[in-house]
Amino acid sequence: MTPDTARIHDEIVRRNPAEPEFHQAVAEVLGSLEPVLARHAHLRELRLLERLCEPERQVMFRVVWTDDHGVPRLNRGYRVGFSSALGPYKGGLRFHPSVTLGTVKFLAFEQIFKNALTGLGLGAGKGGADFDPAGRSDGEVMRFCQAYMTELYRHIGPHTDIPAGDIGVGTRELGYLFGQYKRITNRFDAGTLTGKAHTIGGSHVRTEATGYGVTYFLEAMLATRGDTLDGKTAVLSGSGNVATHAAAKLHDLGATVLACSDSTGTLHDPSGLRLDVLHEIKTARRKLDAYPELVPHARFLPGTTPWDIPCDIAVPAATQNELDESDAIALTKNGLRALAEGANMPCTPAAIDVFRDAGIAFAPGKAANAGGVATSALEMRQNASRERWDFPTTDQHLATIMREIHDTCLTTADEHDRPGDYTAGANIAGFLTVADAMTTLGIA
Ligand SMILES: NC(=O)c1ccc[n+]([C@@H]2O[C@H](COP(=O)([O-])OP(=O)(O)OC[C@H]3O[C@@H](n4cnc5c(N)ncnc54)[C@H](O)[C@@H]3O)[C@@H](O)[C@H]2O)c1
Repeated sequence: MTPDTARIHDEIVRRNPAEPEFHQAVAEVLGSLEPVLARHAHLRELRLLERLCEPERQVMFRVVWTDDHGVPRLNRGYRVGFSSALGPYKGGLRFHPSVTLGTVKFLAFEQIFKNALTGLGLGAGKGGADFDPAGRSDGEVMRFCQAYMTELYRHIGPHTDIPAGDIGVGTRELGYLFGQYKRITNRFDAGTLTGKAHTIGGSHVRTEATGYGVTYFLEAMLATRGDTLDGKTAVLSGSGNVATHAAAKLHDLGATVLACSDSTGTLHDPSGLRLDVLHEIKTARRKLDAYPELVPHARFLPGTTPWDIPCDIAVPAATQNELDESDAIALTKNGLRALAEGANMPCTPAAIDVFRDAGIAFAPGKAANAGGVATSALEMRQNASRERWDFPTTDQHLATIMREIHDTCLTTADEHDRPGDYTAGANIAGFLTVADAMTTLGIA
């Protein structure tokens, strides 16, 4: 960072204490904007950076619901609208016990650049709650979602703020959330929430979109090096929405997926994960350690991560800061060629330095996992026009968008003397788009 951007960062740390993930996300962006600020001095005069790093709005609220024994339970809900310069706030909801205001702010901040890169007119937001859906009955999840929406509904709408899913929030939760929204507002405003089930206005491919999109991005990265996914080995972390759909598309494109994980350990199948078995286990809401009961040559390794398994391709798709410097060194030594972040900010800054120094193709989450929000925009488009696109048409749109994001990152990095640096390309391209809109909208 330059002394100027370091001063801005210090001030953000002072004004937002105890939010290390937010500080980390801001530092990464500020660190790559140096070539832009040198060229566009007027952006500093307009205090664009300071304005961009302050959320437009932050809502925190009490969520009270009753468990299956009639006992009242208490959680804290959040929704942060970070930037509406390009369109209504857009970003998912995370239900996980680790969620704090700082988590939501870092995710919403990342979303600014991601959403700008899609070129689909989306502002940025994120939300969630410290609710843990693990081990909760269907009825408990439904009552929690209804209680959460009973407050959230007044802050959202198809032209204001459009939530979607994230960790712990999938089609089931979005159905309960939308049901309550519809009940309270007396309106079937399908475009208020995306990632819905198909029967209530959801788009084909939205469920698969983030994982498929990461894989399309990897395909484009390898193509610039005259390579393909065919015959490659891959490891992923997580075994949720992003990980399982990335695994499926990697498999379709000829790669062998050797491992995935959850918060308790890693599942390693040296002959390639059986995706049908994985699907069966996940559908039954069982843990990954059930897999070796059905595929005896596979092993579940409690308390480990997948990063010491030799592979060509890695896709961290679980959570933030899950892959550190020592993991990056292990992957690099074992022959890694490319890594695309499926999760948001899964690699620590020191890990990213290792990949950069080793010349490994590295795609940041704000570019590589943008397929989810891009397909959400396609869902909004279908909801507004009351059209229904079929699966192949929607998938084709997604593949095109991911290739365009890839090319934008690469071209922008080149133009700013950072050839091959997808992180710099993503941050600079996203920033310039939002800065232009903020300038056009006037000072506010
Ligand atoms: N769902 C989307 O469309 C979308 C879009 C963009 C980015 N993301 C990001 O992708 C990541 C995964 O989201 P998802 O939608 O697949 O969630 P999910 O709830 O479907 O799955 C999360 C997975 O991560 C695992 N996990 C959680 N904490 C872990 C830990 N500490 N160590 C190891 N594994 C852990 C869980 O066991 C689960 O398998 C998140 O960072 C999310 O922000 C999701």
